[in-house]
Amino acid sequence: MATFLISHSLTSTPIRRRLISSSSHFRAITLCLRHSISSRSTSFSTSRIFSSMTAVEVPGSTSKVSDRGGSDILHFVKYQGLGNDFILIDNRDSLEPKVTADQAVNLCDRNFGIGADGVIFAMPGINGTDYSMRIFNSDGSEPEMCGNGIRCFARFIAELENIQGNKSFTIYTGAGLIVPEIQSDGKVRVDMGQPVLNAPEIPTKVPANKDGAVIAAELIVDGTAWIITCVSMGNPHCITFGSKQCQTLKVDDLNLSEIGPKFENHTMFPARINTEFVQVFSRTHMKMRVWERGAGATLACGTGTCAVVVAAVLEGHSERKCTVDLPGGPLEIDWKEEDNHVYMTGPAEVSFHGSVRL
Ligand SMILES: N[C@H](CCC[C@H](N)C(=O)O)C(=O)O
Repeated sequence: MATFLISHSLTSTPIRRRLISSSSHFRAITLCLRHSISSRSTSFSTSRIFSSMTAVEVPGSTSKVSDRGGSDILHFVKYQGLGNDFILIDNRDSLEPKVTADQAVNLCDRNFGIGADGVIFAMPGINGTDYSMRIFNSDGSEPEMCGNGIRCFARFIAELENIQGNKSFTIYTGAGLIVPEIQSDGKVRVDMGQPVLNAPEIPTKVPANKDGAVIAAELIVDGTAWIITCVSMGNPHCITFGSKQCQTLKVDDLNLSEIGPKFENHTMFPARINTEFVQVFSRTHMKMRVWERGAGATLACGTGTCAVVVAAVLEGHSERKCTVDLPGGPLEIDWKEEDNHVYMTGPAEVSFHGSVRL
């Protein structure tokens, strides 16, 4: 039985945030679709999910959760994929997020809010897809895509639509079409699309050193000459296996909170960057720690793990099919030669259901 979280009253104190990817693309679609949505009598109820819960009075709480889903009460489901955790919102009735970026920052706060690495919105399909997904990082920035998040998204949709067993969905994201498939063991296999290597499209200002890409190039960060490869999975990643002085990283020795922000905010990454630090055990087994753009050190990063295998193959460290150990657990990655798509397989689980007063 899920724990029922009673409303917090979140103040929307102004919080600096940086939009990473212009959401004007979504906004433009919103404008053209808003008319068709308003002219349809769509009614999506989340009460199906929450009907099994009972509202509980918390001593001293000023608000009682309305079981009628009052307008200022936000229902959500907390999911996690290898400990990379998200607040999922049923937004299937609109392409406008029910929560602003600043509210997302408050909701993600682990002391004063629900606590999460991001907020994910399940929205109507675009260009014929089943659904679309938007996400705010815990700092309020909006990335193009989230690998662990899309696995959680798929399980969330299955819950909302009462779907059992194997099922795949077409999802429109800032990284293009992504296809997650729920498998019989409950894990989710995701076609993450093709990696992008062209330096300006990462984006990075590091000079391309191989066929327009940045592969095993040098980048000075905090006085150290790191050897890096840059890969986009729709969102930007910088992968390193070590430095000029030390080619074999021991990732557990890293002071991530010190070095992570220096990569994230490096001038060579105009949209900031997700950074993956990798230790190679064999040609099919690696270990990784990540400092995420807009979220900091997380227990796992799905897009980052896909980027790691691409970089490892390009630098000659690994095969195309690998297991990557993250602090939150392992992900299986397969960068298929035949279609150049990267496939990721891993878990996604419900933590709890809840409601919060915005
Ligand atoms: N912080 C990332 C988005 C979330 C990616 C990560 N959580 C994943 O599972 O892919 C970014 O700003 O690009």
